[in-house]
Amino acid sequence: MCGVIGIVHTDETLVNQSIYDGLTILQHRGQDAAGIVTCHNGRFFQRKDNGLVKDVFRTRHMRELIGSMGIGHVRYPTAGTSSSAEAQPFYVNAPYGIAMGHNGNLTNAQQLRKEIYTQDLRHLNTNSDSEVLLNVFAHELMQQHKLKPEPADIFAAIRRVHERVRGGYATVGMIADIGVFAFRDPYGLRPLIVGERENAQGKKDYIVASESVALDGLGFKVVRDVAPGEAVVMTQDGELLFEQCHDNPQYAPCIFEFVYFARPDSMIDGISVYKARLRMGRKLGEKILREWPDNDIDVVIPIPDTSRTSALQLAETLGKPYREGFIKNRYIGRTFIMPGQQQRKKSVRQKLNPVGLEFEGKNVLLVDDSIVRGTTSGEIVQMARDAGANKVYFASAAPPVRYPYVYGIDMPAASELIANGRTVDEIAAFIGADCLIYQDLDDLVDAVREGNKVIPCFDTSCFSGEYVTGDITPEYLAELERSRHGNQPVGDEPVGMTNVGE
Ligand SMILES: O=P(O)(O)OC[C@H]1O[C@H](OP(=O)(O)OP(=O)(O)O)[C@H](O)[C@@H]1O
Ligand SMILES: NC(=O)CC[C@H](N)C(=O)O
Ligand SMILES: [Mg+2]
Repeated sequence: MCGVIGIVHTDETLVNQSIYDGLTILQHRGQDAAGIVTCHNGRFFQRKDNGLVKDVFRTRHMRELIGSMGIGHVRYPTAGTSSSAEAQPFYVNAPYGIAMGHNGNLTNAQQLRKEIYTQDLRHLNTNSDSEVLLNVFAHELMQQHKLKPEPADIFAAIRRVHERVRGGYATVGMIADIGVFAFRDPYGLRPLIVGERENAQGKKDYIVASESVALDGLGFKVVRDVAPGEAVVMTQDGELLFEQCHDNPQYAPCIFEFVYFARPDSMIDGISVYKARLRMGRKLGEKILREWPDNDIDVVIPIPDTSRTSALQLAETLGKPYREGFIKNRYIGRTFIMPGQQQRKKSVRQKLNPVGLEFEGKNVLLVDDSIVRGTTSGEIVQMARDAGANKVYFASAAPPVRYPYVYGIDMPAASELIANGRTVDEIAAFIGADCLIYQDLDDLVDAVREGNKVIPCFDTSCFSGEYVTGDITPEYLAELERSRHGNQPVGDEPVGMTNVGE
C-alpha cells in the first residue's frame, strides 16, 4: 500500500516542506522508497530514492525542490522490484511534462505493456506497473491534441484510462505549469481524499492525499473523498474541479485498509477507521462470549501497533483486563510491509518485547488485527510462553486470509498465506496457540459498513476469494504467484533511470 499526496499552494509559497511533512504522516503506507517532484516555472525538480522519508530528503535536496505545487509518494512495492529505479513519482516528458505517483496494482499491466510499445509507441524503462499507468495516461492526454491542456482534456484522458486499465489505482499526478490532478479506480479500491485551506493571501490551497490524517496534520479541511471513477483537477490558478470519468462506477473499497493499512485517526469514505476497529473488537468479543462462555481468559493483550484499538474494545466486551504486555520498539517500522520473509521475521523479535509480569502464570488472549503469513503470530505465541504464560489463546480481528490480494497489497502467493488450505485448528497448531478465534467475515463487513451505510459493499477478496473487478482468473493468480513468490530479489533489478550524482 503506497501513500500519495499532491499540493497546490496558490499564494506561491514553497510546497516542499508541506509535501515532506505529509509523506511523513503517510509513512505507515510505505517504508521502502520515497519521492517528491515539485514544479517551478514549467520545470520539474525531483528527488526519490529507497528509504524512509527522513533519510531520502536531506536539506540539500529540500533546497532544490522549489515551486509552489508538487506531488509525493511513499512506496511499498507490490509489482516490479524494490529497486530505487522504481521509486515514485515517475516522469514522462511528453506531452507537456507529467509526473505521477500511484497507490495500487494494475491487473492488466502485461497487456498494457505490450500496447504501449506496439500501439502507443512509447518506451517503458522499468518493471513497475505505475510507469505503465503513467504512460497510458500520457498517451491518452496526447490524443486530445492541445497545445495547452484544459481540465476537460485531463478528464477526457482519465476517462480513456478507465477504459484501458484494470485493477486498483489511486493516483496523483502533476502537469508542468498546469496543476495537480488525481483519480481513483471505478471501485474506489484505494482511498483518496481532497482538502483545502485558506492561505495568507486569503486564497485557497488544495491538497489530495491517500488518507485524511495528512490533511489534519497540514491544517487542511476535508472537502470530500474522491468518488470511485472520479477525477479532480486543482490548477495553479486556484480552480478545484471534480468530474466523474466512468460510466458505471461501483463503490467497493478495500476492507483491508480498515483492518490494517490505514491509520486509525483517518476517515476513509466517511468511515472512521478507529471506530471501525472498535466495532471489530466488540463483534469479536461477542463471538467469544457466544461460543466460549465459560472461557478462562485472565487478560487481553494486544500485539502492537495496529490491533490496539480492537483489542481494547474486545477486552471491554469480555469484561477482562486489557494490558500492554508487549512493548514496541518505536524505531522499528511495520513488519508486514517489509520486503522479504527473513527481514520480516527478524524484525518481529526486535520490534516487540514482553513485559514478564503480564504473562507469568496467566491465561492470556493475544489479539492481532490479522494473521497473514503467520510471521508475527508464530513468534509472539512463543514469546508469551517464554515469558511464563500458562495458556496462550489468540484472536484475530479479521477472518482468515486465504486468498492472494491483487489490488496493491503484497500477498500474491496463496502458498505464503498461513490460512490457505488449513483449518482453524491446524492454524492454531501451526502458530502454537492453545485456541484460535477468528472474526467472521459478515461481522467484519458489518463493523466497517456501520460507519457509512451508503457504501453497498467492500472488496473482501483476500478473505472471500471474490474479486470485485471480475477479471481475476486462476491463470492470472498462478502467473502472479510465479512471478512474485517470496518477493523478487533486488538483484533482479532492471536498469532504470536513477537519480545520479548524489
Ligand atoms: O501474519 P503476518 O504476516 O505477520 O502479518 C500480520 C501482522 O503484520 C502486521 O503488523 P506490522 O508489524 O506490519 O504493523 P503494526 O505495527 O501496524 O501492527 C499486522 O498488524 C499483523 O500484526
Ligand atoms: N503499494 C502500492 O500501492 C504499490 C504501487 C505500485 N504497484 C508499486 O509497486 O510501486
Ligand atoms: Mg501488527
